[in-house]
Amino acid sequence: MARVVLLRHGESQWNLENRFTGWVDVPLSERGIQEARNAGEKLRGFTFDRAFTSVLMRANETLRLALETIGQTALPIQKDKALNERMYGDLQGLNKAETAKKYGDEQVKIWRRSYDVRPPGGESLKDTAERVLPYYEKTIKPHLLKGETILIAAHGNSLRALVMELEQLSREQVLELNIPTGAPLLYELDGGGKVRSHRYL
Ligand SMILES: O=C(O)[C@@H](CO)OP(=O)(O)O
Repeated sequence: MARVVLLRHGESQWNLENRFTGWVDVPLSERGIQEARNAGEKLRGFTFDRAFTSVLMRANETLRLALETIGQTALPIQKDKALNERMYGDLQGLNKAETAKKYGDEQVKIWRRSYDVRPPGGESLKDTAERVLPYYEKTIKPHLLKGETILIAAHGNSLRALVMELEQLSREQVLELNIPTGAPLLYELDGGGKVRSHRYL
């Protein structure tokens, strides 16, 4: 049975500061480094065939620290911007609480969690899915169809796009979907790549 583990990066410096991050390449916070190591502890017992990550350092470092924790540093790793966080446009760098005060909680929730509303100058979840899902289908899934065990270290919204597809969630369900930092999420797939079960490790 194929297995794929989705791992959102540990807390970044801008998660800590509560700022919209998107494509800005910020490092992990001290706590984020620890979360990445703890994620590694939860991956003990898995032997990964390969890993995929974005081109942003918070995901790359999380992957490196988790793999280092389980002594699996020699496996093939592919980095691709297709797995990057949703581009947050004009919101990048702004404080989330201040933005909510200015535009209202409801508007900010729509920008952050809706399926197809774009934040100003940025990508909607749908736009993000339009690059994440073809990458998953073409580059990642063929390995799963061979029964491999794969680790994907990416971001809150690039992973929401993938989870929406894997779990066949509706637009309404995805509005309430939040993926925590540093919490490995395991999917077990059948021979055709369909999800049979999933759980946080
Ligand atoms: O700022 C971001 O890039 C993301 C992830 O931290 O935030 P949000 O929770 O609003 O999707």
